[in-house]
Formats: sequence, C-alpha cells, structure tokens
Amino acid sequence: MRRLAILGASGHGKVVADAALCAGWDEVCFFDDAWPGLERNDEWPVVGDFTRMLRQEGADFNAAVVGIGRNEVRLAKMAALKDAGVPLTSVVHPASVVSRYASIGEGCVIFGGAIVNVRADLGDGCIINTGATVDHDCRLAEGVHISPGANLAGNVTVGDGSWIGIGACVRQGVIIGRNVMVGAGAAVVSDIPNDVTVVGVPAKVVERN
Ligand SMILES: CC(=O)SCCNC(=O)CCNC(=O)[C@H](O)C(C)(C)COP(=O)(O)OP(=O)(O)OC[C@H]1O[C@@H](n2cnc3c(N)ncnc32)[C@H](O)[C@@H]1OP(=O)(O)O
Repeated sequence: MRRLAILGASGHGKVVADAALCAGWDEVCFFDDAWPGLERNDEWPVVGDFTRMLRQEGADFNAAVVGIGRNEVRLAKMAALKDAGVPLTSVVHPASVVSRYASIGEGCVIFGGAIVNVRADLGDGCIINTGATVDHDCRLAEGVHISPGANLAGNVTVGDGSWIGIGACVRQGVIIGRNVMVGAGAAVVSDIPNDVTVVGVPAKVVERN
C-alpha cells in the first residue's frame, strides 16, 4: 500500500489528490495548518499540520508533494520538507502527455490534458495545470505555474516563481523573467523583465510586483 501526503487542503490539493490516485497511488492524505479544525478535504482525511508533516507524524506515507498554488510558498515548504528529510515526489496524471525526452524536476504536478513536449526542462515545484502545453525546448525554472489552457510555444524560458495565467499564450523563443504574472488570456510576444505583471494582447506591463 503506497500513501502520498499532500500539503495544502485546498481545491488545487484536491486536483493533486485525484491525479495521484489516477497515477497509481493507493491512498492520499492531507496536511494543513487548519488541522485539527479541518478534518477532511472533500474525500480525503486531513491528518495533521505542517509541523506534524515535517516530523512524519499523523499517518505513514511514502512520499510527499506540496499542493499549494502560491509559487513562493510552495517552494519554501518544499525546501523545509527536504531539510527535514521528507521524500518529495512529482505527480503526473496518466492523461497528460509528457515526452520521454522532457526533464521534470522534483515536486512538480502535471494535470490531465497537459502536454510537455520533447526537450522541455521543468525545474522543481512547477505546476503544469489542466490542458496547458509546454512545447519543445522550453525551460521553466523553479516554482513556475502554467495555468489551465495556457500555451508556451517552442524555446520559451520562464524564470523562477512566474505564473502564466489561464488561457495565456507565449510566442516561441520569448524569455519571461522571474516573479512575473502573466494575466489571463494575454499574448506574450516579446521578452518580459523580472517582477512585473503583464496583461493584454499583445501583453504590456501594468504593474511592478
Ligand atoms: C484551476 C485554477 O483556478 S488555476 C488559476 C488560474 N487563474 C489565473 O490564471 C488568474 C490570472 N490572473 C489575472 O489575470 C488577474 O486578473 C491579474 C493578476 C492580471 C490582475 O489581478 P488584479 O491585480 O486583482 O487586478 P483587478 O482584477 O483589480 O483588475 C485591474 C484592472 O486590470 C484589468 N485586468 C485584470 N486582469 C486582466 C487580464 N487578464 N487581461 C486584461 N485586463 C485585465 C481589469 O479589467 C481592471 O481594469 P480597470 O482598472 O480598467 O477596471
């Protein structure tokens, strides 16, 4: 019996749980700081807070994944789990298509309908959400989130902690900096510097983060 521990009893966490069970895990359990007030996340038990997860108390588990959408929080929790010696894993939904020539970092989640094409390189803690595509030779740094239905053309680079919003698209070869927010439905056709929010078609900077 193999049990996966998920940090973060949220909606995103539920999708991670469902993907994990589809991918062959026998059971999942959640850890969340809302425990012990929060006992369940939908179908699944919440068995402890983050402190208990770090100590591997509350339930036996074989590996852990962080199911938290906020990129900087996800990376910080992953680092703490690693320091505590908790084994991290990635979850890849069997109805995604991940090239055998792609490289997937530790603690990534790839949901149903997503495609990661040949020689794409994903850093640790990335989320490739439902139906998103990451095409050939893309390089995603750590903690990047590609939202549902967003499309990266070939050879796109995305920096640490950046978030590509739902339904956005990125032209081939574009370099997106770190800590960038690309708004829902944006079309990114030129390079984007660090620490900005861009929206629109074509995408323009509207805010410094
Ligand atoms: C499974 C899941 O749920 S995964 C989650 C997927 N979610 C996403 O991808 C969310 C992406 N987020 C967005 O697009 C957000 O709207 C952001 C980050 C770009 C901006 O959010 P906020 O800072 O809260 O902006 P706010 O909603 O207050 O809007 C400010 C202005 O920008 C405009 N605006 C906001 N988002 C966009 C957008 N994507 N494209 C164009 N204009 C936008 C608003 O219309 C508003 O304009 P106004 O001042 O003329 O009225």
